[in-house]
Amino acid sequence: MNGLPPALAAGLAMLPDGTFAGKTVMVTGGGTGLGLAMGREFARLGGRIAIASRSEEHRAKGVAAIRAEGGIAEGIALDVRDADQVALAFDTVEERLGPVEVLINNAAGNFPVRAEKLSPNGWRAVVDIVLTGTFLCSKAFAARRVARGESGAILNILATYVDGGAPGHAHSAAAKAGVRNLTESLAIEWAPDGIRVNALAPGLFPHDDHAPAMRSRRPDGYEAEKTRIPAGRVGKTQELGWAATYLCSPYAAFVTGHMFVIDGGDRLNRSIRNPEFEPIRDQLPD
Ligand SMILES: CCCCCCC/C=C/C(=O)SCCNC(=O)CCNC(=O)[C@H](O)C(C)(C)COP(=O)(O)OP(=O)(O)OC[C@H]1O[C@@H](n2cnc3c(N)ncnc32)[C@H](O)[C@@H]1OP(=O)(O)O
Ligand SMILES: NC(=O)C1=CN([C@@H]2O[C@H](COP(=O)(O)OP(=O)(O)OC[C@H]3O[C@@H](n4cnc5c(N)ncnc54)[C@H](OP(=O)(O)O)[C@@H]3O)[C@@H](O)[C@H]2O)C=CC1
Repeated sequence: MNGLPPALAAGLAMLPDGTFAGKTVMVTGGGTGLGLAMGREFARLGGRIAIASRSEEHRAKGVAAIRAEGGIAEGIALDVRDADQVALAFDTVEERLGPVEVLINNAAGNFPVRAEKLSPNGWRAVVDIVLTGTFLCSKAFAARRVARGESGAILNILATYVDGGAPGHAHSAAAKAGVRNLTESLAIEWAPDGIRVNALAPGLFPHDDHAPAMRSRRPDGYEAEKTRIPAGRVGKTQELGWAATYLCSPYAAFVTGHMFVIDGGDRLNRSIRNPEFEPIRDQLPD
């Protein structure tokens, strides 16, 4: 598992070409990092990608990356915390690319902070982006799919710390755990409408777009992770694209309410063999 199989490393598709041909896929926060990696894979399989986020710069970067690979992409201004903006974004995507058939709730906010120092507004910012934003986008999506009498797929991007928590990231962990639960409620509620709702929980996937606050504080970057993670490495962003496209494809037609973990076995490595406990106050600056 230290390297990719040669066929995959060469860029060969897991799903048949054209799996998403004619389908519109909205990726919130799709201009950077993991959202962009997923959008690129959907585009490679024929999907029309709507990159919905706040920053014009991020959207333009993502659209350019997908178009450079021959894909179809449009940037749509959106703050997922605002229900009016969400409604407008879905209408605009529909005008430009057609009705959204796949929704990837990927947008997130996070920063490391000791919980006793986290301001109410800092808590609200993260919980509103992650939990409320996911709900608002999912609701707008499902209302439109149900009104059309058509099926669809939602994929919520979590983090493996939905189980066990995350010291220094209490806001994000609580919000992501809420999204996991929401995934299950909505999966049951919308299954009769043909709308599948699944979740993808990544482990550690470093990338160049990460905000400085989210980067490793260790001088050797992610080198130490290679011995901590059972698979001996961190994730490659393309791997999330493969998982996301499968979960939203017709090949997963009977899969709903599921959390798919992609972490090289990291979450299973919590045992009496763990390193000595180090309080978060000793890991983060004052
Ligand atoms: C290699 C991987 C590393 C490990 C990964 C672990 C799993 C990763 C999970 C992720 O979610 S990664 C995604 C991270 N990406 C982002 O966070 C991008 C988007 N983030 C933002 O836009 C901001 O960071 C934001 C704060 C979340 C939201 O921005 P907004 O403009 O709405 O809010 P602000 O007005 O700037 O701030 C609101 C509030 O929050 C306080 N705050 C902001 N940053 C910090 C900080 N670093 N430390 C403490 N507090 C912070 C800010 O001061 C405001 O509070 P008040 O001052 O008004 O009380
Ligand atoms: N990288 C990793 O190791 C891990 C990541 N994850 C999850 O993966 C997903 C992607 O993270 P990653 O790519 O690493 O981080 P990034 O910071 O690169 O991506 C976050 C994206 O969210 C968008 N965003 C933030 N706030 C809003 C908002 N209010 N409305 C609309 N868009 C918003 C940002 O765009 P803009 O600024 O343009 O609004 C940005 O493109 C997140 O859900 C994250 O929690 C989970 C576990 C590990």
